[in-house]
Order: sequence, then structure tokens, then C-alpha cells
Amino acid sequence: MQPLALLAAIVLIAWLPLPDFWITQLNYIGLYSLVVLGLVLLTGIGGLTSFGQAAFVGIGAYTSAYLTINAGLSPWLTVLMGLGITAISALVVGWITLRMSGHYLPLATIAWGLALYYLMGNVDALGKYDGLLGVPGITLGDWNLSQGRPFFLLTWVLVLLAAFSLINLLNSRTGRAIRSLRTGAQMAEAMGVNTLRYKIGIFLIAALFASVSGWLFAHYQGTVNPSPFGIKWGIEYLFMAVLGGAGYVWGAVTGAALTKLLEDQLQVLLPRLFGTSGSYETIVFGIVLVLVLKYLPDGIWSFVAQRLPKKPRPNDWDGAAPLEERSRPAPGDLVLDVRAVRKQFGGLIAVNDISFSVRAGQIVGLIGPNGAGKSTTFNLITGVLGLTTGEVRFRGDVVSGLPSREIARRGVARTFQHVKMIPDMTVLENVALGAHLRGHRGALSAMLRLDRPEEQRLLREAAHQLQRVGMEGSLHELAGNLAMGPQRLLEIARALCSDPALLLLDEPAAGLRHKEKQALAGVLRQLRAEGMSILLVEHDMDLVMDVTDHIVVMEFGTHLMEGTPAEVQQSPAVRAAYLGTEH
Ligand SMILES: Nc1ncnc2c1ncn2[C@@H]1O[C@H](COP(=O)(O)OP(=O)(O)OP(=O)(O)O)[C@@H](O)[C@H]1O
Repeated sequence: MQPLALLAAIVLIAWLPLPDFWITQLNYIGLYSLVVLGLVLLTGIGGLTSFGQAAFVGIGAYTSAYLTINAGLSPWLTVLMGLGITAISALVVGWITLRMSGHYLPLATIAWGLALYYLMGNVDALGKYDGLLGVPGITLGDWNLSQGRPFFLLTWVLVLLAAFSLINLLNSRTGRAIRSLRTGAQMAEAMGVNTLRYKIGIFLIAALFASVSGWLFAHYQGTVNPSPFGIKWGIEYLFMAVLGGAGYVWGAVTGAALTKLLEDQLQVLLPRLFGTSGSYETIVFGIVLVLVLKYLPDGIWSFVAQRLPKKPRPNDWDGAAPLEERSRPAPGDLVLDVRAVRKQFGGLIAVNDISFSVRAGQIVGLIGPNGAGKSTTFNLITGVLGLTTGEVRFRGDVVSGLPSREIARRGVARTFQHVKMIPDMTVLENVALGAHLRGHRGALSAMLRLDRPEEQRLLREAAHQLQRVGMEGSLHELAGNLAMGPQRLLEIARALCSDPALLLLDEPAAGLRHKEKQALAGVLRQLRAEGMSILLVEHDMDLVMDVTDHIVVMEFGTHLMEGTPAEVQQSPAVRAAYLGTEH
């Protein structure tokens, strides 16, 4: 949707002779939309559930109300102060709670919401549960922006700014990193994404949006008290996000609008229907939520989004400058040196003093029967697991003990045994995530669209790597629609995007058809010809024998033998290990 067309629509609505009742409704919808836009980013896109957003609305509202009443400051100044206090609170709360996973995070946000509610209700200076009265309006010259149509304009311009800055953010390097959070930390960290930093970042942005809504609310109402900032409202905001479509920016506005309109209509209709007064609308909302979750699990906007024409991202990257590349190891240089690595899980020694090396321009296969310890060795090299003893050196430096994103930064790229990608993002965007560490632009420059030159360079790299693996025809397809073969190639292209000196492939042939395996073998041979070093963990013996230069065989966590494919094929010990017969 075009920002200017929407802005024009807002000005038109303000100008039309609509009854004041509807302007008031739209004002509240705008206030809610701001909070829910934050939730779309945090919960729908980032996968972090928060019941505590109403508390951030409260911080924005109370800060501005208190300072305008008691210190006589201008609301234009107090909004910034509210944002500052909100930012500090969000950083502290986020830093503590966002390390938690599963149910703990929502529980922690409930605790935070409750704590703040009771704090607001018990502090004398904040008027306890009666709150603060006589909050002055927001003025611009002689114009009072806190009433009716002027307030409508102010609120909805802010909603548009928030919505389009989110859209810009999601279409950027930072946005891809944020979207990767939902797939789990392992893939994101392997792409060099500092997941905790990004989680705190989206928590902060969502809190700031809520704080602005609180500021507007305080000056619109002219009074603040704790009840709109309690946990009930924390739940209600989440409800709006889920109803509208938590994965979509416009889902936020849809959810806020439907909830407000439905609530108002039901509050009038239902008591008439039942003949008594009561909060029947809550029951109806519960039923609506269950129905939406059953029939439109991605929210009401998803229904619209599926029917909107989809334009592929216009190609503006072809002319961009290529990204800088790291220095390459010379052919034959020692790239990976695994020295007596051991991993113990309780009493089980999964990897028992394994040593081997990979040289530049070599494809080394790591094979062995199920449970031999291949994946564990792979995870030790990539930093997913810590070593019990031993050492891993990459290009001469010890990398064991480093977090996986640091190992990725040094030039080790990987794919996953079970493909990990972002299904609702295009192939091109998924692959561009691999170049995360080669870009530097952050959230603010993305929101303001100052990141475009860098973004074009990143997309150019992604398109180039897709061409390298023969997928140049699928740039704009959604990754979730790909067959298994192209999915595996997507992962390889994504890994190549980081400009690696070593590529670690975890069972890339698993689930592939014969033709797809042939295509994969072709890509691997071509990469080797270009000087890439590859460690290949694989069960498919045809592929391993076909493409590797050297093979390391593991059995029960130990090093059984190593040699050329021919030597390994002829080894009675290897045959026995696979067939389970005598050595
Ligand atoms: N996190 C863990 N905790 C305990 N034991 C583990 C853990 N991960 C792996 N193991 C054990 O370590 C051994 C080696 O497992 P690993 O997955 O590395 O083997 P693999 O050779 O990759 O097998 P496959 O080919 O089936 O993937 C197995 O006995 C496995 O059960």
C-alpha cells in the first residue's frame, strides 16, 4: 500500500463530515494499533509472546501526565522523556527475561505487567488508584491536537509512520535476522545473528510504540489511572494481534479495528438480547478467538493478504558493487584441524578423541553408521556444542570454545540435517540472511530506508550465490513452496553467501531423489574446482564415493580409519562396521 495514498485517506476522513462518534472510535483504534504494531513485530514476527505491553503504555502515559502537570513541561518534551524511561525499563526487563524460553517469557511478562500495575496504583505521587487528573492537551501553536479531528490526524499519522517503518524494517538485513528468530537460535546464530541482541531490540521497539500510544492516550483523556495499563489490557492487545493477524503489519490495524468495533456493538446488543447487563462481550470474544484460530490461524488479515496481488521484489541489485571478500587459503593449506576432540554426555562418550583435517580445495567425507558420532563432531566444530577435551583449529586459530556465530564470522558456514529456513520469506531473502555478517546497517537506518545501497549489495550477493547453485530461476518463490532438493541447494547458497573458507554440510542428500542428488554432486564438484573446502557428513555412499577426496570413518564415537574413497571401500573394517559383522 502506498504511504501517500493512505495519508490522503486520513486527511480525507478528517475533512469529511463524519459524526464525532466515529472519529472517537477511529482515535481509539489508532491508539490500539500503535501498541499492536509493536506486538506484530515482537510476537508475530519474532515469536516472543508478551502480556506486558499495557505496562509500557502506562509508562508513556504516566511519565507525560506527571511531568506536564507537576513540572509544567511541554508534552512534546515529555514524550521524549517517556520514551527514555520506557527504553530503560524495556532494556532492563528484556535483558533479564529474554534469556528465558518456552513458557517462562510470557509468565515473566505477566509478572512485569502486574508489578507495574500495582506500583502505579500504590504510589502517592501518582495519585494511587485514582490516578492523575487535569493532564493538559498537546498543542501546536493555537491548535489543540488532543481533541477530535486534530487528534485523529496526529494519531493516524503516527500509526502510518510506525507501520511503514516496520515494513521497511522487515525488508532489510535486520528484518531477516528478526524473522530468523522464530526458526530457533541454532540457525540464526549459525548465520552470525546475535539472537539475544535482536530479541532485546524488538522488545525495545515494541515497548517504544506502546509508550507513544500511552502518551497520546494520557493527553486525549486528560486523566490517567492504572486500569487501562493492567494485565487485562495486556491480554486484550495480544487478542487484537492474533485476531487481526500477528504476522502482518496491517493485521495490527485490522485487529485493533475489529476488536474496538465489535466490543462497542456487543456491549449494546448483548444486554438487550439477554435482558440483563453483564460483560457478555468477553464470552463472545472468547468464542470469536477460538473460531479464528481454527479457521484462520494466521488472523483475518491473512485472508486478505493471500488475495492481494504479489509483486516480486524489483531487481535493483544488478548494478550494485560486489561485497568485499575475505582472503582465501592457498590450495593445499590446512583449513580445519580437529585434534583429539572428545564429547561426553554423562557416562556416554559420543566422540572419543577424534582427529582429522581438511585442506583447501578438498572435499572430506565424515561417515559412519547411525550413532557413530558424526553429528556430534559436526556440532563440536561449529560451536553448537562445547568440547569435553581436545581442540579445533580453523586456519591456524583455535576456535573451540567460541560461540557458533563467532566461528561463522571467521569463515565457517554450515547447512543443517533438517533444513532450517524461513518458509514465508522468498528464496532470495532466505539466502541473503547468509550474508548477515557482511552487512552492518541496523534497525534505525532500515526503518528510515537509509540502508538501500548496502541492501542492494547483499541481494546481489544472494542472487549470485543462487546462480552458482543453479537456482537463479527461483529467486522470488517462497522458500516454503520448494521441493526438498532445491531446499538443500538454498541452504548451500545461503552458506556460500557468508563468503566461507570452509563449508560444512550435514547430510545434504537426505530425502533427495536421484536427479536432485546428481545436481547436488555437480554443485559440490564445481565448488571444489573453485577452491572451496568442504566437510561432508553423509549417509549416501554413492554421493560420498563420487565426490570426496578423502574419507574419515567413525564407529561408536571412535576413529575407525581414513583414506581415499577406494581405500575405504576396500576396507574390511568399514564393511564390518556397516554390516555389523566381524572386524
Ligand atoms: N545431546 C545428547 N545427549 C546425550 N546423548 C547424545 C546427545 N547427542 C547425541 N548423543 C548420543 O551420542 C551418540 C552419537 O550421536 P550422533 O548423533 O553424533 O551420531 P551420528 O553418527 O550423527 O548418527 P546419525 O547418522 O544417526 O545422525 C549417540 O549414541 C547419541 O545417542
